[in-house]
Amino acid sequence: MSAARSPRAARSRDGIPDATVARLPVYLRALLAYSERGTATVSSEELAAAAGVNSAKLRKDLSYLGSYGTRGVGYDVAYLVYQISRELGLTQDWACVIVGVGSLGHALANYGGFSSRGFRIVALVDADPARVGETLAGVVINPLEDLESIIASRGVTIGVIATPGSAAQEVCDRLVAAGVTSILNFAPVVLTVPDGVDVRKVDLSVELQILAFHAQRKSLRETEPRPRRSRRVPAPNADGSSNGSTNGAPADTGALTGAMPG
Ligand SMILES: NC(=O)c1ccc[n+]([C@@H]2O[C@H](COP(=O)([O-])OP(=O)(O)OC[C@H]3O[C@@H](n4cnc5c(N)ncnc54)[C@H](O)[C@@H]3O)[C@@H](O)[C@H]2O)c1
Repeated sequence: MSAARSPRAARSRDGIPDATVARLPVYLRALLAYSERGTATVSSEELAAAAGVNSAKLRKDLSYLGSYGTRGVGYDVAYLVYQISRELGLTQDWACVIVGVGSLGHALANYGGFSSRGFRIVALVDADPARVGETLAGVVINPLEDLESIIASRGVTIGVIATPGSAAQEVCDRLVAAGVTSILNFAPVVLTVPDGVDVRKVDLSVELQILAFHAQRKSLRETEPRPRRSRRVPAPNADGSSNGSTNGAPADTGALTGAMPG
């Protein structure tokens, strides 16, 4: 791997920075759109624009996969799809269980887009006897007591938690004890897991709050008075004297333009 990488950047287990790993699915989605349109090659600038990053970052990210494109031609779309899919582990099938099949669990179970990306919902589990036996997208909801045997018999590798927050840690502990080492958590709690278990948390309300922050900033920017040219030193009058005016604009209008959150 490249020696030029920052030692402080968080790394995945195979040495690719986590930030790069997080962008790979975005590149993949853009590439699949090119592929569907029948585009055979794409330049780094085009792909970067489609993915919403700058092209230098894209080239750097793809260099971690050993993909450098061809000068003057760009990247081979099909091959890059394969490379990214392989890096993300999408060239194999991942068996997933959804625990908690209420409103959210139903939506996830009925969503057809996971299987085309290599994620097969092989089991659904719920604690409510009234839900047990219902079939969603060809998969029957099983009782919670069957969780461990289902994980073993169906080769489950990813657990999706869509229970209320109060039940999530206990469900997580059972998933981990049964051998699941990758967990996607929708419940609004922070889960405690042993080393070697990966947890990704999805929280739409956090995303909405970030949008609210930016929306508020935009509206404040629109309503605040336009900054006047405060920093320009007034030209001296013809007689060499100064008129002393700086238009009275504040020197620093940065109070509302500080750094964005991570
Ligand atoms: N992350 C997000 O963006 C997001 C969005 C919506 C909801 N949520 C969260 O997802 C979770 C589910 O939301 P919902 O609207 O589907 O709730 P819901 O009440 O409709 O469904 C919860 C389901 O979990 C089952 N359940 C309860 N305890 C269980 C246990 N110990 N084991 C197995 N199943 C159990 C219930 O029987 C029910 O079917 C909640 O924690 C909610 O806060 C997260």
